[in-house]
Amino acid sequence: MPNPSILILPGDGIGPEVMAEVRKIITWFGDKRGLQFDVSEDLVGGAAYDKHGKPLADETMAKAQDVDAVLLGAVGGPAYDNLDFSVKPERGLLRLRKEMDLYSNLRPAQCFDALADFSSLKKDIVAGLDIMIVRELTSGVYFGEPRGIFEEGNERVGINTQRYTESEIERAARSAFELAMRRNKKVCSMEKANVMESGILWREVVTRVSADYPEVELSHMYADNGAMQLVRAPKQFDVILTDNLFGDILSDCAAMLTGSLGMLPSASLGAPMENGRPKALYEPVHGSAPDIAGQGKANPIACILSFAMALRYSFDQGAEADRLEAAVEKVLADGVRTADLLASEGVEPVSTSQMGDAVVAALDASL
Ligand SMILES: NC(=O)c1ccc[n+]([C@@H]2O[C@H](COP(=O)([O-])OP(=O)(O)OC[C@H]3O[C@@H](n4cnc5c(N)ncnc54)[C@H](O)[C@@H]3O)[C@@H](O)[C@H]2O)c1
Ligand SMILES: CC(C)[C@H](C(=O)O)[C@@H](O)C(=O)O
Ligand SMILES: [Mg+2]
Repeated sequence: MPNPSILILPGDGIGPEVMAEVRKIITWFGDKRGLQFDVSEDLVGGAAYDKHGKPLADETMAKAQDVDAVLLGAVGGPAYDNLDFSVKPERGLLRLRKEMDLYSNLRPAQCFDALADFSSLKKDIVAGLDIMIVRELTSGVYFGEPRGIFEEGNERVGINTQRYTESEIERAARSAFELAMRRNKKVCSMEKANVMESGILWREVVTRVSADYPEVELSHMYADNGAMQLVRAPKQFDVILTDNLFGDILSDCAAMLTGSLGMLPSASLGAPMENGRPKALYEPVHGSAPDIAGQGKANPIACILSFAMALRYSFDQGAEADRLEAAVEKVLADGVRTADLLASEGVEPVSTSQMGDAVVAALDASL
């Protein structure tokens, strides 16, 4: 059997910085746990634009289709903000998601005990928090047609279209219900059925799918109320199922419940490949963080925990994923903090690379 293959796309800004720490973790699992991966690396986003004039070369797209898992850092940055929309770094990432058909984006928000004091919310509201946002990732207003900026009379009009087919809603919903069956058996579906036809259809289809999961308690919420409830009482939720745009916003919101955007991992999953593994891309929820890029300040934990998700969902290594998550938990419990996790002045933060080293040391201690 060949080793499982991983394509690493570090991207821009802090992407390469946090990915360097994941490389250490991959090496550790090879050396100490005998988990060997065939790892290759390529360009995405602004880095790809600089070399190829587009944010994702066709050869890179083909490689991504061919590997067992893609690990991505982050894309984008001010140097690329004024580029034509068709070649913006973010389009490279959207192309990967669309062409790999990664319709189910899992964004878990877990509050580690050591950070419960640090969350933007009171400790009792977030302590023990463990929710899973399932964001539909290949459709909705991100991809609907028509889209563009057009002339209309004597002015221009910018158009994006929210569009969902029943089958697109159904497959995202099934993935949320399947996850809920392995968790606390609750799904809350969020849309705006009060003002959008796509929301009405969303609610209908999710309700229909729920009949196949009688053990799972389904509730519906308007997404604006959902945002409020997420901040008011997040522990009422187990799995939140939502569309592409609402999921983008709600997951950044959930990040702050856990302490920092630098903590939130994600897995984007598609249909099973011939070898039974799902098409998969793993990436932190955060972006390229231009304000701290190049300074060794970025928190690599979101990217490291994304690799833990890869161990669990792509490589069938649930126990090793648990080991990695426990190592992160230990490091935080020991008080190791990157700058984004520091509540008080006068405490010295560790660098990105020191945080990665601390996780490797905790992995060593787990043996
Ligand atoms: N998946 C992705 O690649 C992705 C996601 C979001 C944004 N972006 C892109 O990134 C660029 C910057 O966007 P933005 O500033 O709105 O969002 P961002 O997520 O890059 O940063 C928002 C804030 O969070 C902080 N932050 C983010 N990640 C951190 C980490 N790991 N450690 C410590 N602090 C962290 C940043 O310093 C910044 O203050 C844009 O071009 C945007 O399109 C890319
Ligand atoms: C960079 C951008 C395309 C992306 C999105 O909007 O989906 C990001 O914000 C995310 O959360 O992954
Ligand atoms: Mg986002």
